[in-house]
Amino acid sequence: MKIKIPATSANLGPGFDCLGLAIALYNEVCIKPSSYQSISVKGEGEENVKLKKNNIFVSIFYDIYQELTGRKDSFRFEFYNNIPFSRGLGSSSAVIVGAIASAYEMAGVKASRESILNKAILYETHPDNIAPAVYGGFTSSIVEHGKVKTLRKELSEKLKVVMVIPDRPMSTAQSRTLLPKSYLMKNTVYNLSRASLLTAAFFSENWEFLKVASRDCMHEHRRMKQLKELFEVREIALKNGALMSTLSGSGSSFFSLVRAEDAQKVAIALKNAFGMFRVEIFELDNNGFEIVKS
Ligand SMILES: Nc1ncnc2c1ncn2[C@@H]1O[C@H](COP(=O)(O)OP(=O)(O)OP(=O)(O)O)[C@@H](O)[C@H]1O
Ligand SMILES: N[C@@H](CCO)C(=O)O
Repeated sequence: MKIKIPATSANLGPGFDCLGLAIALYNEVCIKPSSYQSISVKGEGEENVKLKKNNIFVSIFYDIYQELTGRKDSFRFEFYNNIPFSRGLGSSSAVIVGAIASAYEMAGVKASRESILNKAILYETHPDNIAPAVYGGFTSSIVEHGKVKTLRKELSEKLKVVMVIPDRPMSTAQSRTLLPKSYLMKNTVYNLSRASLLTAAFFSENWEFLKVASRDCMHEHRRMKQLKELFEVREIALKNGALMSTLSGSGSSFFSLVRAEDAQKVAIALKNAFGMFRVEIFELDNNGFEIVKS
C-alpha cells in the first residue's frame, strides 16, 4: 500500500493547540509484506541512521497492527519524506496519522477518519496538527474526555501559502517548556476572542478579518525571540499583501496565507530579504491523508 500525509500549520496565531490547516506538502510511505522487516528513508532524515533503528512510524504502526490482528507480521517500509523535521510543519503528526491509518489498512480493518483521529490524540496531546492531517482543510478542534471534536472548512483554491523555512529546528516539546504556566485574564481574552473571530473568518471566507484575528499574545513572542529574523518575516509578508502571517506551529517556519495572485510577490520579497532561508509557495490541502494504493 501507499499512503500520503499532508504537512500542517497549527495555532495560526491565537488558536494555540486548537486551530490548524493542511498544506500540499506530503510525506509518502510505501508498505509491503516481506519475509523480514526493513526500512528505507529518502528525503528528510535520509542520513539519520537512527530512523532505521527506532522509527516512530514503525513503532506506532505495530502498536495498532498488533492490537488489530494479534500478529507482528514483517513489512518493508519505504519512507519518502518531504516534510522537514522540527520546523513547525507537523512532521510528527504526519507520522502519527500515517502510521495509524496504514496499520488499519494493512490489517484489513475499516476505520473512520474520526476513529483514526481519536487514536492519534493518544500519541499527540494537542489536536491542531493531527486534525488537519486527518481531514485536510482548516480545522477547529477541542479534546473532551479524551475524544477530539472537530469542525472542518474546505479552503478555497484562490488561497496559497508562502512558507519561510529556516534551517534551524525548533523542537515542539522543548519550545512548550518556554511558555508560562498561567496567563492574565486580559491576555486570555485577547487570544480566545481572536481565535473565535479567526475561525468565523475562515468559515465565512471573510479573509479581510484574518490579519487582525490572527494576532497572538500567549506564545509567539517567546518562541520568535529564539530566531529574531521572524519578526521581520511577518512585517515583510504583511507589507506585501499577506492576509495573515504567523509562526507555524511551534516554529521555526513562518506561515503566510496569501491570495493566489499575491504569492509570487510575497515570496520574492521574502527571498530577497532572507537569502539564508528556504521560501516556498504551497497549495492548500483539502483531503488530509490519502491511501493512494491499497
Ligand atoms: N518522517 C519521519 N519519520 C520518523 N520520525 C519523524 C518523521 N518526522 C518527524 N519525526 C520525528 O518527529 C520529530 C519532530 O517532531 P516535532 O514535534 O519536534 O516537530 P514537528 O512535528 O516537525 O513540528 P510541529 O510539531 O511544531 O509542527 C523529529 O525529531 C523525529 O523524531
Ligand atoms: N499547538 C502546538 C503546535 C505544534 O505544532 C504548539 O504550539 O506547541
